[in-house]
Amino acid sequence: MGFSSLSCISSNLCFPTNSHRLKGFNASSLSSSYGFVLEFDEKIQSLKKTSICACMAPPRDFRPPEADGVSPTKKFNDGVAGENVRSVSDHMMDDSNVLIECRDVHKSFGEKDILKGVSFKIRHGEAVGIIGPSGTGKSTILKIMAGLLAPDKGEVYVRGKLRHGLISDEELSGLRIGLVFQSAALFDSLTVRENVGFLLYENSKMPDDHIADVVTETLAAVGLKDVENRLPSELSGGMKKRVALARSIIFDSTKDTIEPEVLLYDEPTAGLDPIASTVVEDLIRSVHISNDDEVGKPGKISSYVVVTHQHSTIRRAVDRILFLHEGKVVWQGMTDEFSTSTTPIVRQFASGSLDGPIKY
Ligand SMILES: Nc1ncnc2c1ncn2[C@@H]1O[C@H](COP(=O)(O)OP(=O)(O)OP(=O)(O)O)[C@@H](O)[C@H]1O
Repeated sequence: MGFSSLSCISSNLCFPTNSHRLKGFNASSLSSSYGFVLEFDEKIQSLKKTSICACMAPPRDFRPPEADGVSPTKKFNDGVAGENVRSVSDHMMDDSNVLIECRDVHKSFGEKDILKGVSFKIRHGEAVGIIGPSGTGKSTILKIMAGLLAPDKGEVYVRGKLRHGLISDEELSGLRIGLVFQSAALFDSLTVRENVGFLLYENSKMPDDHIADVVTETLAAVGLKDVENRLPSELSGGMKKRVALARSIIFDSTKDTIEPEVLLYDEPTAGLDPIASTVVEDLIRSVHISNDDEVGKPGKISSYVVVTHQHSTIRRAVDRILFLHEGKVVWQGMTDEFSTSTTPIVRQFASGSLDGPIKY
């Protein structure tokens, strides 16, 4: 299984690993829990590309949904998607702000039809949660959005441009997309500094001491200090998730253009105690453009999507929710509407009841 041409880690997805500055790096340094990262690598290693990063300034007239004084709740109805979904009317939202759109996406694995026509838009400035029962395809749709999996049918548009298949050179689309894996996916044999700065060590011309400074600054942004020389095995689960978050938000500060970035988090608080979950939820918020990070600097992430089962994460870290069930978006609405919705499937999921449309 090759790691020579491309590797996938928790951030910025794919990048060449031919020019290792990090001598300690090798694929086997990934712990066994990162199997699916390796699986992806195998699937996409034939791709040749130098970087998925591309630059395009955010729309000049961009304002987050809340910024115009109109409650986001008023903009999105309590629509039920899929067969019963009322999609958000285009005239209610400016489509020039759409960063990622999934349109009628289908995906099967063997005989199993997992996604059966999923459609939604992620706009600049949004904080969106994807929820739904286990095995309903939440991680699958994240991977499709990230360009690590191709839909069997339907389309993914990135800043209005149709993505063909997987990530590839011709679709540099004006958007960086980072995927933060549930496992944190740190390289066991590399220090925290090397893990966080991995992309820059491997993919930029920045001198090592400059990278070290940027790493320290980025770690501070997620509330970590004096951990640069530690190995992942010397960190708690919550710290590992913070390191993974730092790795996903680091960027080449020598570039002129700030690249809009969408982060896709796959169950970022799974396995954490309630307080550690709150810390991670607040960090996810803090790196978003509408907030300030841990050291008071403006967040850089344009939009993010969180797949989660945790109610605290739904309440604390996202503004809008897409509810996926049996391969379709069956409900979407704002977070406050989720807790008050009378839609049976939402009530069942919110209460954890065994009675309702979801059968186990
Ligand atoms: N590469 C793959 N090959 C075969 N089946 C797959 C693959 N990836 C996902 N699946 C299957 O697709 C279904 C959906 O998986 P997915 O991980 O997207 O669900 P999920 O909603 O994120 O689940 P959970 O909440 O339990 O994490 C599952 O039945 C899973 O086993």
